[in-house]
Amino acid sequence: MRRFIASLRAAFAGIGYAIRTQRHVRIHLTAALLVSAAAIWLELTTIEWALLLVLFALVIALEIVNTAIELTIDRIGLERHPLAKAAKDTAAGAVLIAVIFAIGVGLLLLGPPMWHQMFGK
Ligand SMILES: Nc1ncnc2c1ncn2[C@@H]1O[C@H](COP(=O)(O)OP(=O)(O)OP(=O)(O)O)[C@@H](O)[C@H]1O
Repeated sequence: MRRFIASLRAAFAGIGYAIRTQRHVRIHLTAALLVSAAAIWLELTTIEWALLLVLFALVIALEIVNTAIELTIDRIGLERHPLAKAAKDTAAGAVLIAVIFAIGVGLLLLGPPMWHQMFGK
């Protein structure tokens, strides 16, 4: 049990580190809060909320893994290397894919009810 609590504390420390040091993590968190406010306003269904929550988790978790990869590369060495570049770029690409699909799903879920609220059609 003590080991579990220590692991949990370390994981929360990692989340805190990523939030403090990574602007992109803070941007994703802000976006998740804004989308949640819109979802409350538009009275999304339980299943729609579940989809949004899965996408918030996916994007933020991937951004934190991207941070871990950047830190690992920099720990190995700060000199320029094509493999270091490829590792950082592919990790960033993974985040980008999640963000693009999250925006797509967000538009599908929030777009029609927002249109209805604003234009009544
Ligand atoms: N050691 C390196 N060798 C070669 N290219 C690198 C190296 N480190 C970074 N790069 C290139 O510079 C880009 C920026 O790297 P950096 O470590 O600053 O991350 P970042 O894109 O600023 O990430 P974030 O803004 O999320 O912190 C990388 O995507 C990569 O293309």
